Amino acid sequence: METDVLAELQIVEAELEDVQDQIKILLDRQEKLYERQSELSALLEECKAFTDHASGDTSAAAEDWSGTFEWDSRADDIRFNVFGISTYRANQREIINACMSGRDVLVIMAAGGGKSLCYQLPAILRDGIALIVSPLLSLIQDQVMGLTALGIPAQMLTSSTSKENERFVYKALEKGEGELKILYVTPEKISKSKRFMSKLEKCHNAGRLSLISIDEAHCCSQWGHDFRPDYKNLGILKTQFPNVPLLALTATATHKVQTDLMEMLRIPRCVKFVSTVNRPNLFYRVCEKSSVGKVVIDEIAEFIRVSYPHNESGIVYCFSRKECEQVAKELCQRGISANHYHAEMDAYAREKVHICWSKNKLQVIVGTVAFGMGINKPDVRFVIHHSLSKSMETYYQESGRAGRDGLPSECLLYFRPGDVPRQSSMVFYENAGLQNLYDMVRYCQSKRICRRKAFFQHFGEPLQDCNGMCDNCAYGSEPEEVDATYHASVIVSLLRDMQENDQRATILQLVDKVKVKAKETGGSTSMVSDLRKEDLEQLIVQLVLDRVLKEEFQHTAYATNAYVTIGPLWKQVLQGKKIVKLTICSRQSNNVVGIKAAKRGSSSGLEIKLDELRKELSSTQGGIFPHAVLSTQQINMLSNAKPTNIEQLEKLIGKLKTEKYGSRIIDEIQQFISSGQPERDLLNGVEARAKRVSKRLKTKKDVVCIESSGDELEE
Ligand SMILES: Nc1ncnc2c1ncn2[C@@H]1O[C@H](COP(=O)(O)OP(=O)(O)OP(=O)(O)O)[C@@H](O)[C@H]1O
Ligand SMILES: [Mg+2]
Repeated sequence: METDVLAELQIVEAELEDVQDQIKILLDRQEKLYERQSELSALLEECKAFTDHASGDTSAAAEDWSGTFEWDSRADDIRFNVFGISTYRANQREIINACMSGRDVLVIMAAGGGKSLCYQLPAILRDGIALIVSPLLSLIQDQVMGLTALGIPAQMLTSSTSKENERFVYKALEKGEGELKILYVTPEKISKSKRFMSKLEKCHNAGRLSLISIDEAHCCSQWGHDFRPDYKNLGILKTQFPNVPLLALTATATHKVQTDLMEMLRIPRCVKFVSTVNRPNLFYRVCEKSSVGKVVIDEIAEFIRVSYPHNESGIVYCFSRKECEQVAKELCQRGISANHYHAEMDAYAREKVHICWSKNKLQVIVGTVAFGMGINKPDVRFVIHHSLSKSMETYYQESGRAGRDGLPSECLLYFRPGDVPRQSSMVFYENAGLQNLYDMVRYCQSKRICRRKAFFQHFGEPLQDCNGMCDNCAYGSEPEEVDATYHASVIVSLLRDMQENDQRATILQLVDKVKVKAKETGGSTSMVSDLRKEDLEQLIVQLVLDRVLKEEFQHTAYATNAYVTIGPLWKQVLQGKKIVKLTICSRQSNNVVGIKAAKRGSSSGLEIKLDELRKELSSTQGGIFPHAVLSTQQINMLSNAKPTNIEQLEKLIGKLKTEKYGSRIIDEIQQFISSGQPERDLLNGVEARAKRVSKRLKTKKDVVCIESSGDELEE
């Protein structure tokens, strides 16, 4: 009798334990579903806001900002003859019109979309002085230098401003003396300098404050990715100067950040212009990062050498200061002109590297996240991530520094699952840090889903066509999928045993243990040895994303270590309730040049000549950057049109640049034509491209290159 009772009790207890486990799994699932529910609701709201805007429901479209305005012809004249810009980009004209009409405006426009023109042009058109708040000294210096080169009276008030210039600015503000149209300041000036604010008030009282612009406005919001405390106080500007139009501009702002900005800057009735986050000219690619020695450096060096042989600018982002120095050194040893940039260098050394790169005297900057917001170089052709970023937002920002001039550019990310714990041990204490990182990891691990789709989903925007501008859309081959359920169960049992013995393992240690177990148990577990080390790493990370495993962190005096342990869904794997599939891709695809980017082909002889000319002219024009003399787009245009007289040239690049550099440009083009190079150039171009393509087709049989070969030969 007693034994029967005992037996039943054991059964009941076992069943109860099972029920408890199931409840735990269900509660955990419920929590995740609640989280996802609120995420999706927020996303839906953002999508609605976006669609409303696109269908003309917001104030921006309800009032027609694209109609005709009295300043149209003056605006067109300045746009073309001063800025050398032949047509407006999306929303620019409308934003300018709203601002000229005296309205407050919120502008969300992708990096490189052309936000500066939206406040610089009205600043010139309106009477008086425009105040521009910008967060970084380097950004301000860059802009003032560029405007001065265009003959626009611009000044700045920062810690580096000389006493003489400061006096000039104060006189201009207070008494309207001297010529000043655009004044740049850092936010500290507004929050800390009473003297400045009182002069600004005098300027306003005399009716000379034409507009206020807050650039990089996301810095106002704690929800943005780069909050700056001094931006918090900028609300005072609208309070003090309620009738002066205020523009707030940023490249990225979720719905939450937008609402926050409108509140903080006190512009509740502003006209809002939200442009797409899509950067159609960027080709996104994730490359498998080898764990072997310096293979990744060899690959990066080879990529730069083959794809960008004419010193085209690029950035390589690294995880740490040490890695950044190491990678720069290794690239130099492989013949690439590169230098490092990180926060621990002194300001002078950093500026020197930045300027050298901006003047095209250095091809590649190898930087940490510290190489950030101040980058204004329009012709960055590639951004390579040596390891993954901590979130999708950070990656969008960093990769977005490529192709600001709108020309095809490439964004490569070298991903190795073994890099995940380096990031997770840094971000786990941040609000939603791990969740953001895991979204980034999902992006990296995905071998099927369009890379752009991930950005649209993240920023709550309706999907748009990728046009084959990411690896997953372009190469389109079905990646191999293997059933890794057995491997997953080996990993889970290993970890459970370790947990019972109070042991821990990092991802890399766990991979080794799985391999050892495979050897020890010989035939019965031989299946675990059929996955490469990299595949096992990938599997472990995938199990973390699927919550079969989880990361745990332990602090030491020097670092925080990340370990993997069993997660809420571990039993499902052991009980055979979860099928684990692993997508495997071959490392060979790493060397493929982005299809559309390859279409760009190499620079023509005339382009190279004009590039040299802009470098020479920039060095004799008070140190402005080459792209301020002629943009890469203008060089392409000139090389196609080959104008041979000043009138033709003026129609292409406007009055101001023609007056300044016209005769030298025409000389260069005429010399080029009379040297008989154009024909040679054409032949060489076609031949070289044909060779490149056939070489690629020969070496990479597994890669679809049909589209690129045809198009390249046609060019
Ligand atoms: N309508 C246009 N046509 C051609 N080029 C343009 C046009 N508008 C701006 N540009 C050029 O695009 C580049 C990027 O412009 P800008 O610096 O204003 O970008 P941004 O939107 O402020 O980007 P970021 O968020 O990175 O600061 C500049 O080289 C600028 O001259
Ligand atoms: Mg900008």
